[in-house]
Amino acid sequence: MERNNLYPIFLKMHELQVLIVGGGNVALEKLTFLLKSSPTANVTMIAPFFREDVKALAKTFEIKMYDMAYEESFLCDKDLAIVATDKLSVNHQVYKDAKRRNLLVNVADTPDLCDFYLGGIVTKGNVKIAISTNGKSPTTAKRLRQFFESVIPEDINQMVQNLNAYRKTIKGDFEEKVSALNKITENLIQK
Ligand SMILES: C[C@@]1(CC(=O)O)C2=NC(=C\c3[nH]c(c(CCC(=O)O)c3CC(=O)O)Cc3[nH]c(c(CC(=O)O)c3CCC(=O)O)/C=C3\N/C(=C\2)[C@@H](CCC(=O)O)[C@]3(C)CC(=O)O)/[C@H]1CCC(=O)O
Ligand SMILES: NC(=O)c1ccc[n+]([C@@H]2O[C@H](COP(=O)([O-])OP(=O)(O)OC[C@H]3O[C@@H](n4cnc5c(N)ncnc54)[C@H](O)[C@@H]3O)[C@@H](O)[C@H]2O)c1
Repeated sequence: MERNNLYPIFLKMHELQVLIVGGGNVALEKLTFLLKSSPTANVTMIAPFFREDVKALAKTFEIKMYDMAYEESFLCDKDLAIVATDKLSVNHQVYKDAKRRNLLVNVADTPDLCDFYLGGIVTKGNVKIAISTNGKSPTTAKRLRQFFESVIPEDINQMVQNLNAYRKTIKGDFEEKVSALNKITENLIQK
């Protein structure tokens, strides 16, 4: 059976700089999901034309916007690039420029030109689950995201906070702490 060998990492988007190239429907989808998960992300957008919905969202989240065609200099201080124009040649150019500068790049809906995929993401307080189908079925990622959003209780965060508080009260060395934390949570998993 094929398996997903991608390695998920949880990025501190407020400490990184992202460039989104394009300001249309696809850029809107990427920006929407990025901000849903990471509302304090540092995002710069560049496009000669921005759709109204993009402008509205960008204004709410204080996104920097440049009304102009892509220029390589915009990659200078960036860590990640998300590319979503309707011009294949521009998408390829940004991909090449970004790779040369060692940025991580995602060309929307183009798995061959992605160092990373944006996934389906569930957030409940401090808990976050990221879902990927290895680029094979974004629709499945979306449905799984909706499923987990509905079945994971909102108060899962209370458990995280309680365990965090309990952890601070446990005396003893590391092994004793691990053992105590495992003991009080063992009933969460049905055997
Ligand atoms: C998760 C999510 C986040 C996001 O948007 O960033 C996401 N796509 C979402 C929805 C969605 N996208 C598309 C549809 C229409 C149905 C369909 O076509 O399948 C739907 C469903 C819908 O809208 O209902 C179109 C589409 N997407 C890609 C291709 C190309 C291809 O697969 O080859 C095509 C065909 C384009 C064409 O026809 O040309 C590719 C990618 N889309 C990914 C992510 C990455 C893989 C993630 C994974 O590993 O599963 C990857 C590889 C690259 C990337 O990061 O962009 C978001 C759900 C968020 C949520 O709801 O929580
Ligand atoms: N809309 C969808 O859901 C969807 C689904 C699958 C595939 N696609 C494909 O994805 C591509 C983008 O679709 P869209 O709906 O977002 O298009 P769109 O027309 O809404 O947006 C295209 C964006 O690219 C920008 N752009 C063009 N040249 C640029 C340049 N030189 N530098 C920076 N930005 C530039 C435009 O200004 C605009 O903001 C299209 O090729 C489309 O066929 C779209």
